[in-house]
Amino acid sequence: MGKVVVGLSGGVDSSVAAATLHQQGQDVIGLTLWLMKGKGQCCSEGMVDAAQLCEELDIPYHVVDTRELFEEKIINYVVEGYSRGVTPLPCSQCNRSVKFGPMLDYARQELGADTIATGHYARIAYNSDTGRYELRRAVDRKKDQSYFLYDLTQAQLSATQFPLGEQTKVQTREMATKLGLHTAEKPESQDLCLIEQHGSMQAFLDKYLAPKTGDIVDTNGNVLGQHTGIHNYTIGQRKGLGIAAPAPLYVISLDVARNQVVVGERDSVHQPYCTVDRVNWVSVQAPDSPMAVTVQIRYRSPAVAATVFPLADGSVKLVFKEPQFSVSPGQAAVWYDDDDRVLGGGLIRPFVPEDEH
Ligand SMILES: Nc1ncnc2c1ncn2[C@@H]1O[C@H](COP(=O)(O)OP(=O)(O)OP(=O)(O)O)[C@@H](O)[C@H]1O
Repeated sequence: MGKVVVGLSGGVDSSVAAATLHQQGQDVIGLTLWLMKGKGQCCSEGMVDAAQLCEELDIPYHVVDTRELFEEKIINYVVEGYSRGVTPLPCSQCNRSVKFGPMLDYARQELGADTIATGHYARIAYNSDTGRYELRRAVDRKKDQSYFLYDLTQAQLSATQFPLGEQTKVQTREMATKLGLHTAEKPESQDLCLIEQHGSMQAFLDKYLAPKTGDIVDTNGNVLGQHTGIHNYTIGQRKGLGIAAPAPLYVISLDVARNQVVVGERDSVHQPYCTVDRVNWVSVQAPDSPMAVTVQIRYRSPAVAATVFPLADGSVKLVFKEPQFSVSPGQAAVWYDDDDRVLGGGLIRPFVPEDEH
């Protein structure tokens, strides 16, 4: 068997992924991408845990300094997105451009390995009829991370293993305990790594964006209050607006040009459709006719019925069977068939009048 490089965050999932492949007799090398300065998962604490794991398994361990790449591809992207009034989802981009791509390059060029593995909960299968690598949800639906992986290329999928895709998180912890791995009891990371690292998204953004107060208005332009900077708000947000009104008010849109947060009642936060760009078709080729799918527009929201209409420029229009609450520009929309196979995904485009296709 050839060499496999396992991406280690220092958490229990990647520990068990490495241990499983090692037990199977694969020639495993541990590798951590050093993404951010400071303590925490994937930073100094994560590296110490990952190094200790490699000692426990008696396998080689490498650290690759990718802080500059992370800053360029993720930090700048997130900050720029929030300053434009969108709520960027950095994880899919991070997986494609910061984790899987560079890890595979390093594995091949520096370590003589052809494949990589991670502790993601998802499954990859080769379809010999279509010649494509298909991405599927994990057996453990509660832990399924396929939503964050839709942007992986065929080349990346063809060289990746997800050893945890067929098992539950409970089984992973049991395995870690049975194998005596010191990471067995490590708590679950709950949030985006940027939030975990800085305490909150606001604390992270405060480092990069100056406060720029402005008006909170209703859809008729009446001023209802003041905001602290549009980057501190997200579509569908209800709490923290500081406005007393007879009915609860939600953020409907963020108007960068006027520096206004626009609010309205819950009904006005429902969208019948959205346009999605930077589309990556995963398990199938881009179709040329509409396709019935189920789609997830946030990591934790359930998949809902929709139709994907391919557009000439490669983007798609997604028409929901029922209007959806809180469709946030910048977040990923990921569509599936039979709620299992990832067909494709992309980023929800800000709502502008030209979207009226
Ligand atoms: N800094 C990193 N360097 C290398 N691989 C990483 C890094 N961070 C995450 N990964 C890989 O990506 C997988 C998913 O990462 P995620 O941040 O979602 O962690 P997780 O699901 O909490 O897993 P874990 O328990 O391993 O931390 C990890 O299991 C690991 O294989």
